[in-house]
Amino acid sequence: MNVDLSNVLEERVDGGLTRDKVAESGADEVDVPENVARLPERTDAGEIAEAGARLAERFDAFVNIGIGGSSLGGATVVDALAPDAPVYFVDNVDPDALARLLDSVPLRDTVFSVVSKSGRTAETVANYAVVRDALREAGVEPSENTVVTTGEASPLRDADTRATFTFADVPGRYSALSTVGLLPAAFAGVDVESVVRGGEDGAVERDAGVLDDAGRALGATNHLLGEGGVRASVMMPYAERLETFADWYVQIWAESLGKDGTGQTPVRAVGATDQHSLLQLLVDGPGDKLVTFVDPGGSEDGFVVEDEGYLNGVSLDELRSAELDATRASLVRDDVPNVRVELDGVTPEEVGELLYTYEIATVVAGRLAGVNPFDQPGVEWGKRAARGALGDDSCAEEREVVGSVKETLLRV
Ligand SMILES: O=P(O)(O)OC[C@H]1O[C@](O)(CO)[C@@H](O)[C@@H]1O
Repeated sequence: MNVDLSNVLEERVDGGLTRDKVAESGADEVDVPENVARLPERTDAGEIAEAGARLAERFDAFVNIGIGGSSLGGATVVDALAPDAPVYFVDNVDPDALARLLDSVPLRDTVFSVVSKSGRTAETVANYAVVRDALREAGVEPSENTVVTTGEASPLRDADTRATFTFADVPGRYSALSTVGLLPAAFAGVDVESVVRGGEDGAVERDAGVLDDAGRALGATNHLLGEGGVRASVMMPYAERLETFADWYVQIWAESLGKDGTGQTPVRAVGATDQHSLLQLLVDGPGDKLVTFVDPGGSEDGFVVEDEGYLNGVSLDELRSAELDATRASLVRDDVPNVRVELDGVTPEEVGELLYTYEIATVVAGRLAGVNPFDQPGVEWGKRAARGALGDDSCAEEREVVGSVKETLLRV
């Protein structure tokens, strides 16, 4: 994996950066806590691979029940490396969607993996309860078809399961390169040891300069451009296998950096599709965005177009590359800074390094902005308000506010 920062430089875009500014940004002094920095090293990928293989021997399908960081990392690795595997992610409260999924999987031969660091997240607890009932109705003892990954102090540790794994000691959104993100992929037969190795490849020596460390250089670049007026960060992979990575990026960027009135709005997009929706705004809108393209590199599928015109003899891969290059050029033309992350194919190592690099970039951007990239205090009130609205008197105060806002002042 390489990161091309050329199009954020002042040589390319008005208001761009200089190499010195990035190098002297202080990103090399940012202390990334060991639990995050060394997670790939500390993850026993062999053990996860075995656990996944054992489950795959017994079960025909795998359903991950978890939300946010307890889902997005796993979904990113599976969608990138085994998109056709019978692995599903229940990461919302949507009765219709859950009903359709439970109707579509062979319940008796499906393992349900409940993932929650706290063990108290309403959506996950509720979905798990519904699944337990569905298993019982199908004459299946739920504990036989359930595995749990949860924190040391979580009530889910007491759940009756066929296996309980410990949630890595990192915030959920930084847990992709641990059991949380890798068990679904291991079930799907992904080489999770290579994914973790990719993460290790992303870890550079502590005393490396900013421009020798992709994670730190990206963190510094985003922060400095933010100081220069960039208000939104668009993540636009040019491969559908990487679309879920863009969703993962939205959580880590928003939940880590959206604090104290600061933070860039992360926007997920996919190329070339969103050239036909978002691009107009990117080139002709307020000019307050940074765009990151993830170039998957060549693909094996040698589709070649037969056509009258200029497309004749062009492969789909060539068309995709030409479109990516053209879109980069059109952004430079309008002084929109953009980054290209170049993968050497969508491989386990490259996916591992991509995830790790953006974890480091997030920590560095947060520290340079003076915010804590590891907590998410802003989401707690809403959780209490929902509990209050559902009758929990310990959240009566919040319930009041919900009630006052529910009153309609203007309906059209
Ligand atoms: O793993 P848990 O504790 O169920 O939390 C799920 C998600 O909810 C959040 O706490 C936000 O509400 C995220 O940070 C986390 O990834």
